[in-house]
Parts: sequence; structure tokens; C-alpha cells
Amino acid sequence: MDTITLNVPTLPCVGLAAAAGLLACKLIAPRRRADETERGPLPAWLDELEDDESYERVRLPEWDNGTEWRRKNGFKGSDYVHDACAAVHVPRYYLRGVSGGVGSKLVGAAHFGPGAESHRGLCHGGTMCSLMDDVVGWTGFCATGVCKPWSGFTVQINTALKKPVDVGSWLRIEGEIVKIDGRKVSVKARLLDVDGDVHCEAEGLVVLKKKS
Ligand SMILES: CCCCCCCCCCCCCCCC(=O)SCCNC(=O)CCNC(=O)[C@H](O)C(C)(C)COP(=O)(O)OP(=O)(O)OC[C@H]1O[C@@H](n2cnc3c(N)ncnc32)[C@H](O)[C@@H]1OP(=O)(O)O
Repeated sequence: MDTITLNVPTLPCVGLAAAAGLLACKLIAPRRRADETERGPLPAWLDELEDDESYERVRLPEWDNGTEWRRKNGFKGSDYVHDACAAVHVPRYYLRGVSGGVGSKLVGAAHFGPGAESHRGLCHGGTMCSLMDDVVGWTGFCATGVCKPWSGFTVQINTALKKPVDVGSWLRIEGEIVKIDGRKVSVKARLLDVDGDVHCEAEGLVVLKKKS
């Protein structure tokens, strides 16, 4: 009869090795982009913005290489809207208005992923509000005509929800500076589909930092 020798200390070792392996995978392997493949291609009209000489793509290391940049700069997590895994995600913004001030405009595409769902196939209103917050803030950061990240604070976002958004939609998001009063930058923003239907609009206020 065969005898089975059970090497008792082996079991915790195997467990430990497995745990270490898992940890290594988490640390070494690239982060899984949860709904990246479900987002599909970027909307075609972004190409038109790319070709439009009055707009310039806003390129920031914290968007292009977010995880590493944030870790190096003392941030604690991932960007609520610009991270590829975000429930509602803005992959790019384009800025019109190199001279700055009133009329400066930021345009981008926003994707509503499965994580943005509220009632059956429709997105949570808070995802629209989050987008309005984002575009108001970033438009305010462009008040000088150049994008200066984190050069102020969004202090108000008054959002009107006008039309539900389907999960999986790509919509156009716009923010425009309508008034500047000292450090206070007033921004109007809206979210619209390819037919021009407005899904939400907002009026927001950004207070620029004292030295920006
Ligand atoms: C300047 C501090 C430096 C701190 C150094 C930090 C270094 C690190 C920076 C990182 C930068 C991060 C940028 C995050 C960008 C987001 O993500 S914003 C996140 C969400 N927003 C927030 O958390 C904002 C919370 N609010 C606050 O922290 C404070 O209200 C603020 C904005 C810092 C106040 O700034 P303040 O310089 O003390 O301005 P304050 O004198 O109170 O107001 C200036 C003017 O704005 C008006 N105002 C202010 N709040 C409102 C409001 N809610 N509604 C209407 N009007 C308003 C005031 O009435 C005033 O008007 P005037 O009297 O000039 O006509």
C-alpha cells in the first residue's frame, strides 16, 4: 500500500507563494482597463477637431501617463474622469482660444461606460454632473489661453439635466468662458449628441488661485 507523506509546512508555503504571485501580478502587470474594449473607437468628429486649426489638443502627462505621473506627484488614486477606467471618461480635450479670456472654449468627447448606469441602460444623472464639474474646472484652468492644471477651484456647478444618456454613448462636451471678474471665471457648459440634442447644460464658477 502506498503511503502518502504530507509535508505539513508545505501548505502554508504554497499559500504564501500564491499570494506573493498574485501581489506581483497586481504590481507588475499593466492595469486591466475594465471597459476599454467596450468603449469602441473614438467618435469621428474628434478627427475634425484635430484638423481644425482654431483648436489645439490639450496634452498633459497626467492624462497621457496618468498612473505613473500621479504616483510621482503625490496623488492618491486615479482621475475620476480622465482615467481610462473611469465610469464616465473624457479621453481628450481641445482648446480654442490661445489668447485666453472670454470666448475661450474647451471641447472634448465623453464616454459613458457600464459603470455609469443607473436605471436599466440609462446613466446616473451624477455622471452628467461630474462631467460638467470637469469641463467647468478645466475650462477655468485655461483662462489665460494656456492650460494651467489645478490653477483654481470649481466652486459652483449648476446643472440642468435635459435628456437621458444611454450607457455606451459617446457625447460631445463643451465649456466656454463667458465672464471673468478678477479671479472669478464664469463658464457655460453643455453635453450634446451628434444630432445636436442637448443632454445637460451647466453654469459654473471657477475661482483662480491667487497666483496662477
Ligand atoms: C486660494 C487657496 C490656495 C490653496 C492652496 C492649495 C494648493 C493646492 C492647489 C490645488 C488646486 C486644486 C484644484 C482643485 C480643482 C478641483 O478639483 S475643485 C474641487 C471641488 N472644489 C472645491 O473643493 C472648492 C472648495 N472651496 C474652497 O476650497 C474655497 O472656497 C476656495 C475656492 C479655496 C476659496 O478661495 P479663496 O481664494 O479664499 O477665495 P474667496 O476669497 O473665498 O473667494 C473669492 C471670490 O470667489 C467668490 N466665491 C467663492 N466661493 C464661491 C461660491 N461657492 N459661490 C460663489 N462665489 C464664490 C467669493 O465670493 C469671492 O468673490 P469676490 O468677493 O472676489 O467678488
